[in-house]
Amino acid sequence: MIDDLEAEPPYAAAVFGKTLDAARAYTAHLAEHGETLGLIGPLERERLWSRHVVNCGLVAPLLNPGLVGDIGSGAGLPGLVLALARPDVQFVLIEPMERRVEWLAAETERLGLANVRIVRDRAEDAFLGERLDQVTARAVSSLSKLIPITAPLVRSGGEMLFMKGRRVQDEIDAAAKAIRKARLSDIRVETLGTGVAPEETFVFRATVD
Ligand SMILES: C[S@@+](CC[C@H](N)C(=O)[O-])C[C@H]1O[C@@H](n2cnc3c(N)ncnc32)[C@H](O)[C@@H]1O
Repeated sequence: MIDDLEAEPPYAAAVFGKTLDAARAYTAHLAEHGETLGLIGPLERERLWSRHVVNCGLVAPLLNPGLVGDIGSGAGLPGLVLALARPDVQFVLIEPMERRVEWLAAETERLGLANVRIVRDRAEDAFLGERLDQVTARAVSSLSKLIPITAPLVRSGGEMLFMKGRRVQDEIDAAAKAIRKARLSDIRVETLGTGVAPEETFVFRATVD
């Protein structure tokens, strides 16, 4: 029992459904070890459910069965959370830092996730052997940097789903050149969690040509 871990919010059950127990196991373990391993800051336990686990879980319904790559998974946000919420989807977590890769591998095993593969590399250097159907990322870099390094990993007709803050439209405007160069279409912002969670989650969504 971790004293400063945020209590599980009632809406977590609606977001995770049958996979709530797995989300609980992941959250408890991250609360226990995340700070020591340098995965989360000391204040994050107080908002671990609402700010991290649930808002990543809100992205799960946007995924299609197929191969999803999560860039810069870090503690497993959103990659591991999505993998536990969507056992019908295959995931490859792409993360360059050794310590984080070790955590991701150990957690994948501990949670018994058969749908996760981990690649230790930077997105721009990663060799996956197949193209992604969808790519996700959260708190990795601005859209103008993220789009060019991830577009080559995604198949034609595949999708980018990048979790962003409230100022997502400013980022989209600043990334106009990268968006043109990567030939993205159907660009939109999904607002998730309205009426469910107290804080909305924003996702930049685009199709790769
Ligand atoms: C601020 S952390 C965010 C981690 C996690 N996505 C989250 O939301 O908590 C950024 C992560 O991106 C990884 N990263 C940075 N540049 C990257 C790149 N070019 N390709 C893949 N991962 C990268 C870092 O190693 C780090 O784990």
